[in-house]
Amino acid sequence: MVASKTIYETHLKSGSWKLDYDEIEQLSTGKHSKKKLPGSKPSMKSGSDKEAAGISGDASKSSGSQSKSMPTSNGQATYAKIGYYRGTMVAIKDVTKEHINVSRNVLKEFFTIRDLLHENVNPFIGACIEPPNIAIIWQYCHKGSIVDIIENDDVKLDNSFKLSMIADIARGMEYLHKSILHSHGNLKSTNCLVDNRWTVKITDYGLQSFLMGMGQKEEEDENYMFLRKQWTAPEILRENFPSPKGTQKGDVYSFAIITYEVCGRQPAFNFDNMVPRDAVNRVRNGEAKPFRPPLPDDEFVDISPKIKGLICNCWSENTEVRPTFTSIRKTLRDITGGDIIIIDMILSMMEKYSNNLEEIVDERTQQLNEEKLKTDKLLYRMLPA
Ligand SMILES: Nc1nc2c(ncn2[C@@H]2O[C@H](COP(=O)(O)OP(=O)(O)OP(=O)(O)O)[C@@H](O)[C@H]2O)c(=O)[nH]1
Repeated sequence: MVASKTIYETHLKSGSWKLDYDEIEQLSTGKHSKKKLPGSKPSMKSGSDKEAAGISGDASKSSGSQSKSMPTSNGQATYAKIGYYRGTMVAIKDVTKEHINVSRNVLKEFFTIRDLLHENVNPFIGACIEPPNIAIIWQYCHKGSIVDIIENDDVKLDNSFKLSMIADIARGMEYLHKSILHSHGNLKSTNCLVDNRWTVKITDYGLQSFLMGMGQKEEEDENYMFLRKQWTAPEILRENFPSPKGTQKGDVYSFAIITYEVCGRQPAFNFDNMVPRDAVNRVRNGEAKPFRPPLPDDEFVDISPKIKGLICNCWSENTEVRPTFTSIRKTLRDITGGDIIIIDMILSMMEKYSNNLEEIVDERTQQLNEEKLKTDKLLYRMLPA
């Protein structure tokens, strides 16, 4: 018992999470672009949305303006500063703090999240704590966040694809809820990243003590501050000093908003006719019919009426009605008839596509042979006997 406590203490103080900023080979010298949240308008940030996102097709354009966005390759979306750390591509999240007090709580946080390992949870690589380079380093996900995916018209998203993204988020969240972290506290679509294999990975979890007292980011005007609260549950909005760790029920509410964004392929709230502050206040005020994003039949029934039911339960005003992620996963499995793994789905789509191509090639070859026969016959008739 004493021995294991000593091992724990030694491990805690070993600082294996501490990274040397100079060891990170940055791929861009520019400061990362102003971020884009769903529903934010071009006027809220510099540059056009696509330019900032570095979304496919615009990659070549964006690579010319490093101060606005990261250079991209293969049309991959990037907002964060990126670099290489010991051969791993990493996303560098700058922390606007002048110095870091590495308290026991902060050490425990690093120690805990370094140990989290799950297919749908983005690995934490480490942190840089020497001023002025204070930053959190996460593994880099090449395809950006699910917002980049749903806003990119070039990406065709069928229903199974949407459901598999949602199922990935539920899997990652179930793992986090069952882990020592217990909750995420800042679940939103920009914190659901997509890797090269189209697997969704949850990021930005578990560093509340480290980030405590972080200064306001430069891009945060009032609109931005309220935009960030689109995923926050009403009961948390009502608290004067909500815990940054959030709650499990609050995470489920955030999941409902993300599911809405993915299924409807649109931001949760329409900020063309309402400012973010009003939307957030209406959710917080708890109106007789609680204010939520509209659920028109056409976008959602197409997927499954059960998804609509799931969303309604997950964002229910009554927290008791909100299911756990284990139960959400069960509902999703009932809808899809089992777990869908995106990469398997892509492989089966490719197989179908190549089978279809073979059929087309056979058909065209037959047509070509028939035409050739006709030409031969014609030539034969035209030639002198
Ligand atoms: N392509 C790509 N984008 C990333 C990655 N990590 C973060 N981002 C994006 O970078 C942007 C900035 O991320 P953060 O600085 O964590 O900010 P945020 O998640 O929007 O907000 P907070 O976490 O609340 O500060 C977000 O739009 C993320 O989606 C990554 O690994 N790859």
